[in-house]
Amino acid sequence: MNALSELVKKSGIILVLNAGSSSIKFTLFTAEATASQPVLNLICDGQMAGIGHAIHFHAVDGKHQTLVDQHLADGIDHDQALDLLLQWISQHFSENTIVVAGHRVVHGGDLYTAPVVIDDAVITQLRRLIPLAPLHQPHHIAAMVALRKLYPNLVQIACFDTAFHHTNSKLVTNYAIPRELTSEGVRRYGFHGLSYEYIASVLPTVMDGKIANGKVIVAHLGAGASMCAIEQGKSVASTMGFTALDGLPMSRRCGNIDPGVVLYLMQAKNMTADQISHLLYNDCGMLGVSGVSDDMKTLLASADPHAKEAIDLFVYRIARELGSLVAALGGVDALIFTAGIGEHAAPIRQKVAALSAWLGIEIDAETNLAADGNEPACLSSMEATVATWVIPTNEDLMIAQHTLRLFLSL
Ligand SMILES: Nc1ncnc2c1ncn2[C@@H]1O[C@H](COP(=O)(O)OP(=O)(O)O)[C@@H](O)[C@H]1O
Ligand SMILES: CC(=O)OP(=O)(O)O
Ligand SMILES: [Mg+2]
Repeated sequence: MNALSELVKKSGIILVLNAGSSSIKFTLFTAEATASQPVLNLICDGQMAGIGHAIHFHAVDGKHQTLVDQHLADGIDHDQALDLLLQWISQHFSENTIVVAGHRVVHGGDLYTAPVVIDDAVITQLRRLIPLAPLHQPHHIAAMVALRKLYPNLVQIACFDTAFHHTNSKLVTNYAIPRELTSEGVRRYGFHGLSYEYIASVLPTVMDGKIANGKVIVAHLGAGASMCAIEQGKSVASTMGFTALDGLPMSRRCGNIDPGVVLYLMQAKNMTADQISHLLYNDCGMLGVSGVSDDMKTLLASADPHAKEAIDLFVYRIARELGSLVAALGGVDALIFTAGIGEHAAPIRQKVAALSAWLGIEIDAETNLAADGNEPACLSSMEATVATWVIPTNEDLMIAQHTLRLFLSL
C-alpha cells in the first residue's frame, strides 16, 4: 500500500502549525485520494491566542461551525498551550491519527529554499537564525521540540517564508556592504513567501491568464506587512530584507529605517542591542506612532489624531513601495491586496489606490466597500489600466500542500 492510501485509510491528519509570538495558529487537514492528485480537506481551523496573558482557544470545523471557544486560565506558556492543544486534538479527533506535521518557519536563511524534514541538524540550523527572526523563530522551534517529545516518530516538515524569494536576483538581494558580509549571508531574503506563493498559485484561476502571468504586485497587509513583485508566478523583489523588520511600517515593527537611527540609539541613548531590538520589533509601527493601538481595525475606528497619523504613514509607505516595485518589474498589470488589513480594511485599499492613481490604478468605491475579503473580488473601475483585486490568502493550505508532497515522496 502506498503512503497516500495508507494515510487515507487511517483518516490521517496533516497538522499545520504557525507558532507566533503570542499565538499558535493551527489547521487540520485530511487527504482524499483522487485519480489525478490528492485533495486536502480542511477539518479544523483554530488558534490559541493571547499566550502569556489570558489564552483564548478558538476553533471551527470545515463548515465554520464552532468546535471550541474557551478562555483558559492565566499564565499558561507556549509549551503548555501546545500540550493542551494536542490533547484537545487527540480527544476531539479520536478517530484520526496525526501522520505528519507541517510548520511555518519564517527564516530559512541561505540554507533552505524548499521544505525540509525536521531533524536535529535542521533544528540546530534554525536556532542559528533566531537573532534574525526573534518574534517568530523561537516559537517555531519550541513547537517542533514539544511535538517531538510527545510524538517521537512523527514526521515534521518545515516550510519557509523565505523560500519563495529564492528566485530574486543577486542585484535584488545584495546590500552595498563589503563582499565578505554578503557571502556570510547578510543580504535581503524577503518573507511572507507562503502567502505570496499561494496568491501566485490562484492568480490564473481568478483572473485573465495574461494578467495573472504578467507583472503583479501583492500587498500582504497583516500584523506583519510586506509587498512582493511577482512576474510569471515568481518572486522578483519584495520589501522585506535581512529580517522581517524592513519595508512597510507594521503593527509594532518600524519598517524601513535609516541605520543611523540605530547608531544614535546606541551612542546617544546608551541603549543595548536587546533594548533596541525590543524597541524596533515591539514598540514602533502603528502602536508607536498612534500611541493608541497596534490593531488597524481599532485605529480606523479611533478619533485620535495620532491614530490618523499612523494610518496615513502606513498608506503613504505602501504607495512609495508600490512605486519602487513597479520600477523593479518595469511596469505593473495587477495589484492584489491580501491578509487581515488587505482583505478587510476597505478604507486602506481606497487610500492606497488614491495615492497610486498616477499608475493607472483606480478602484470602484462601492465595489471596494462591498468586498468582504472572504473571496477574490476585482475592485478596479472601468477607467483603470491596472487590475486591482482583493484575494484572501491561505498560508496554511500552502503548508499542507508542501507537507503532503514531501511526506509522500519520503
Ligand atoms: N475588518 C477589519 N477592518 C480593519 N482591519 C482589520 C479588519 N479585520 C482585520 N483587520 C486587521 O488585520 C490585522 C491582522 O492581520 P492578520 O493577517 O490576521 O495578522 P497576522 O499577521 O497576525 O496573521 C490587524 O491589524 C487587524 O486589525
Ligand atoms: C514574516 C512576518 O512578518 O510574519 P507575520 O506577519 O506572521 O508577523
Ligand atoms: Mg500573518
